[in-house]
Amino acid sequence: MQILSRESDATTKDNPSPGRLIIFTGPSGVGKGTLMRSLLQRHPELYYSISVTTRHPRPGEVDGKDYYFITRSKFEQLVASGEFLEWAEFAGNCYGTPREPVERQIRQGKFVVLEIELKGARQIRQTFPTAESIFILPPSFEELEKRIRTRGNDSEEAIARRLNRAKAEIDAADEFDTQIINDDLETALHALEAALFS
Ligand SMILES: Nc1ncnc2c1ncn2[C@@H]1O[C@H](COP(=O)(O)OP(=O)(O)OP(=O)(O)O)[C@@H](O)[C@H]1O
Ligand SMILES: Nc1nc2c(ncn2[C@@H]2O[C@H](COP(=O)(O)O)[C@@H](O)[C@H]2O)c(=O)[nH]1
Repeated sequence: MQILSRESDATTKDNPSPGRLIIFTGPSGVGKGTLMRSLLQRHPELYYSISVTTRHPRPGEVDGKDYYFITRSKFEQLVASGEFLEWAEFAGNCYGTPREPVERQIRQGKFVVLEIELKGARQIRQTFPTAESIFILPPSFEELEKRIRTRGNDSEEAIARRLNRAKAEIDAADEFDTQIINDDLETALHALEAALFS
């Protein structure tokens, strides 16, 4: 399947502009979701892929908007039936990108964004080498820990697991086409827009 390259043959008379696939990665707590919300407000034409997870909802999270929250056994069924474009286990929970809506949006010429962790990002880059990838870095590891703690939803155990993963994820930042440091939010947002639209 070659539906993701701007140079591909996906362009047809009915679909004059082939889609783009963007992978948006970075350690937990770096501010991916915060940046993504601002980006979507400014660019409503973007299609944000809603992931499936076995994690319990945080206060304020809405099923079908933030994630599709499901049980582990249901998740395993979806894996077995090939419903995910990629999936990974992260800090004790499973996360996956539903295949069908993403492929459909790209076929329709849309600009699709996946906000996913490193293992999933690597799977997507293998499957879709033309996907564009952006890695968000924290200004420092101390600031990353502060942000995870300030968010205030995770247990000490979950925080330790996420920080532990963060080290390996930050070490992989060079694998990505673009790296952006999320220090000042507005500056990072402009850098993100420049990477995507210029
Ligand atoms: N530039 C910034 N400066 C200060 N705080 C920030 C900045 N960006 C995000 N934050 C704060 O950091 C916390 C974590 O942000 P967010 O939940 O968006 O991270 P995330 O990368 O999406 O995390 P996860 O991958 O775990 O979902 C939030 O409390 C958010 O308000
Ligand atoms: N591989 C995938 N990773 C995903 C997906 N959806 C979200 N994520 C990433 O998981 C961690 C933890 O998220 P949290 O909401 O529990 O803090 C974070 O890095 C997300 O970007 C997915 O579909 N696949």
